[in-house]
Amino acid sequence: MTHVLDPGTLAAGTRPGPGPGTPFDDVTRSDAALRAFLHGLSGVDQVGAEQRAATLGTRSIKTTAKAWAIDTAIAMIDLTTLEGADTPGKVRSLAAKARRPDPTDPSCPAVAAVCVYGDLAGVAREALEGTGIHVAAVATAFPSGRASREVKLADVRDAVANGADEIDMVIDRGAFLSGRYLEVFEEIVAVKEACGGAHLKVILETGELVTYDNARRASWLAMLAGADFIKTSTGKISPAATLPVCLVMLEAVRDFRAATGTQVGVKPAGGIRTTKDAVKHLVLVNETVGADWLSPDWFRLGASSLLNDLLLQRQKLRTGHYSGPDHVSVD
Ligand SMILES: O=C[C@H](O)COP(=O)(O)O
Repeated sequence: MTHVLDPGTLAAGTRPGPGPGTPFDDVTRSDAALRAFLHGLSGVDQVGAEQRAATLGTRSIKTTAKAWAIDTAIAMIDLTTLEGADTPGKVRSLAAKARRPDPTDPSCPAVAAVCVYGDLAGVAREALEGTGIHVAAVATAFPSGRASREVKLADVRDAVANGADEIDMVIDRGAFLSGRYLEVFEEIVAVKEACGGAHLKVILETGELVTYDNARRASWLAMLAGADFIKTSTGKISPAATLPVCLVMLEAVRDFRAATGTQVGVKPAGGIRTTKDAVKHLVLVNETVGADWLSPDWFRLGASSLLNDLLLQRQKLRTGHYSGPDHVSVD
């Protein structure tokens, strides 16, 4: 088993949260204070962010670094299926692929997690028992987030009871865009509590937040409320994960750690399909927040079809030629 993620490091309570007595205790006491804080964050230089992301995206890396990057990217994948037509059989076969992405090569790392709807978390849990691979479940009326608080919390509890050890929740974008920040904050706090020992990823759905300033504000809001990870997108809305938005979120986790001492992970998700996309994200992480985030504990790639391209490129590096599409299983 070459899985690089130590499940122990994700145990509940191992990361201190902002909590009472921190510099940000006061800003979440009232809607007005929270609004003043979020709107007081420095604005994102849109042109600068896009240029920097584009420049980093064209960096070439050496062959040895490429081999490392491919294995690192594989180990960071949340291997995802989020279709209405998902079945226990499909989840079992995804779990088999998660455990041994390349059955011909035992040195190939396993992925970080399998990500499914909550009703299939039990199937994934059973198929992954003893592997160290996490079970992530989307919840809170994914992908729209349109349901009562009660229904959303029941969704979370159900997924955790089914065996999810990571919950990917969506924020209420309607409330956020209407400026009802405290409502969004309180919902995340309630979901975090419903998670119990499960880790919480908060999906901002940046494609619906429209501006980079909003992406920065939503990142801070989620972190203040106790997010273990902030995640770009559901994968159901375009644009999903883009390099500039990932840059903005990486800057937010960097600044949050500097201010509070708490490290939060980042998960771009949606539309990441090629090895090139994955490597660009790793370069971005390295250049923005550094090696502290270059691990599956702190950076994930949410993707349904990226793994096959990584496996094809990995095979090419090892053997000097592509093995053809039948080397990898059809998703
Ligand atoms: O969270 C992960 C996304 O739903 C996957 O999106 P994708 O199918 O574009 O890779």
